[in-house]
Parts: sequence; C-alpha cells; structure tokens
Amino acid sequence: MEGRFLGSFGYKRVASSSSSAHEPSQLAGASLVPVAAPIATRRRGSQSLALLLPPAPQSPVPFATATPVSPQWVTSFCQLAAKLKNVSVLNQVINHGVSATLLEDFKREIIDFFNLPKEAKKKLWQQPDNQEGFGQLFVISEEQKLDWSDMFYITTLPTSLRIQLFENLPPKLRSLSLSLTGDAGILIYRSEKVGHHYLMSNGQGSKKVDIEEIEEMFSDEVQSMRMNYYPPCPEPDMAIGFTPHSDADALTILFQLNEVEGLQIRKDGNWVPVTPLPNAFVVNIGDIMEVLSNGVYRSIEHRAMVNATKERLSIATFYSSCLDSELGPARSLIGPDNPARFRRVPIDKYFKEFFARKLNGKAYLDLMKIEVAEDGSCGINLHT
Ligand SMILES: O=C(O)CCC(=O)C(=O)O
Ligand SMILES: [Fe+2]
Repeated sequence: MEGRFLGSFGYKRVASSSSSAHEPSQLAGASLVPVAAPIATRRRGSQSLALLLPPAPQSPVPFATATPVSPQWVTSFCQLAAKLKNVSVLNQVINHGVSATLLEDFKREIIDFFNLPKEAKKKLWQQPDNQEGFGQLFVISEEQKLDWSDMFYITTLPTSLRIQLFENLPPKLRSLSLSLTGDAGILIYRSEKVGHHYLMSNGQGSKKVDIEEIEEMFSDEVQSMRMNYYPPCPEPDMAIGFTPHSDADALTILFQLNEVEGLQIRKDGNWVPVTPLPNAFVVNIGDIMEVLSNGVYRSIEHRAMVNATKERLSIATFYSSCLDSELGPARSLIGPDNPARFRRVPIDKYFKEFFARKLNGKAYLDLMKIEVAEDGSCGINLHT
C-alpha cells in the first residue's frame, strides 16, 4: 500500500504504508542502515578510503590567490588522483584546513535553517524557472515518486551569478556559507590542480593536457551549494533519500553533517556505504571531469539512503566550469590515438537539460557519449 509523507514543505512523498509528518530535529550518532554489502566490508572499505593529508595552512588563503600549491599537497593529492583514476570509489579527506569550529557552527545553523517556521521558509522558496531555494529538483511529473528529503540549493560563486536569495539567508548562515565557499574553493582548486597534473603526466595516447586550456574553462570559479535534509522514514526500505545519480559538475566536496550513515557509492555493481568520518570531506568526481578528461576520470554514481529513527544532513559544494564555456574532452588531449569519447555541448545547455530531467544514475552522461568502434571510427550515441 502506498502512503504519503508530508515533508516540511508539504510535498507528498510516495514511500511507505504509514502517514507521518517528520518530527523536529533529533540528531543522533552514527547508525547502520540495511544495505547489500556485508558490514565487515563496509567498515573496512570506508576506513581504508580515508586519506590523511599533511596539515593545511592555518589561515585560509583567499581562493583567487591560493597558488602555489605546496609540494606536500601535490604529493597527497596525486595519491588521491591516482586512486580516483578509472575507479569508482570515493575518498574522504581529513586535515583539509577547514576549521572544526566552522563546521560545528555550520551544522547548528543548517539544523536551525531546516527547522525555520513555514512562513520564513516560504520567503526562501524556489521561484518559477529557477532551481535555487528550498524545494525539490529533478521533479518532472505529478506522479513521480519523490525522494525522502528536503533540500536548499543556491549559487554561491561567482558573485555576479548570486540572486537576491543569497542576501535573504539568515545572516550567520550567509557568512558561514561564504567561509565554506572560500575554503571548499581552495580544496577544490588544489584537487583540480593535481587532477590536471595527473592528466599532464598520464594523459591518454601521446597527448598531455594543456593546463591553460583547463584553467580558462574554470576561470569563473563557478560554485553552488546544496543542503540536504533527510527526515527519519518509518519504512526506510520503501524510500530513498537521494535517487542514484552522478553529480553534473566537475568536482564536489560533500560534508556529512551529523555523521549518520546514508551515503552509498556504486562500485562493481554493488552499493557500498561511505561511513562518515568526523569532519571529513568526501571528494566526488562529477560528469564534467569525466568528459573533460575524455574518460580518464570516472564520475561516481551515488545515492543516499534514509533511516528509520535518525534524521540525516549533508551539504554539497559543486564546482563547475564557466557557464559560457563548452563542455567536451580537453582539445589538448584529443588526437588520432585518443579520439573524443564525448560530444561537445555548450555548458549552459548541458545544465539546462540536466535540471529538466529525472535523475537516473549516469544516464545523462551516457547521452554525451560517442561510441568509438574497434577500428577507431566514431558514432554518436543513438539515444541522443
Ligand atoms: O546526502 C548525501 O550524502 C549525498 C548528497 C548528494 O549526492 C548531492 O547533494 O548531490
Ligand atoms: Fe550527489
């Protein structure tokens, strides 16, 4: 039997056999949710993914001047990049330089934010034809089964792309968002640098990536943020918190706020939980990176599960290329021995279509693919 869940925004979520409105905040420690992988594998898997980085600089450097990257960082992120190449596991990064106090403050502010009275939330609601604000994304029909979550999405950088909504945020949350945006920017910047360093020395065929080409693509430092709130679900096996997907951006930094397990990645056809480590960031490769690297990096398919008794919160910072750029494999990488595996599309069109679809694993990325036959001839994916 299908039930209805009325979330804080009054959306119906078809999920379980009981009707319920979620309770106010009741944060608690980590818990396990039933998943396919055995617990021993899950524990071992997530611990071994933790990457200890050398201590980060004490005071965050402004994003734009975050060069040069210290050799220590390069070494550590090279390990990270090497692990991420052609694999579908995530890495959790600690010693990332974002202060524990900032993360604690953020946590409190976000909990209060999702608990704002309805009237206050209405002022921060999504407007027609705009994804930003409280609401839902990727909903294209009335009949669609909704994810068991509430979310708030906002563009944070460049400042020219911010809308009034940013100014309407509660002042403390706004200021913390700015700090995290800057700090996550530094982390992303360093990850990207190493990613590109990796592509320069280990590109495909005889071609190596031209760093200037990449830097130009990312020169606007486009960033957005998504706050996710997953209420307890009376029948967690009947619902999903976040439908399987890969992120459409280049790199994502994800923070699992209250250390409740729920994030899972698809690895070798199985779903593997990413047990939250205190104050760790999950670095997630997105579709833009897969396309840009012509498939050297693989975006990571992931989903979020819900919990019968505990609410869960996460915040994702998405980093993308300039909105007036074109998405496609880096031209410097492409040549006769490394034909393009993805087609080229204007990035604004790419995002527009991404938001107009239902999430479905990596299906959207698959549409960008060009089939490369054994004899080297190419054909565009017929499903486009
Ligand atoms: O809540 C999570 O752990 C995943 C969130 C996520 O995948 C996203 O915001 O894109
Ligand atoms: Fe995601």
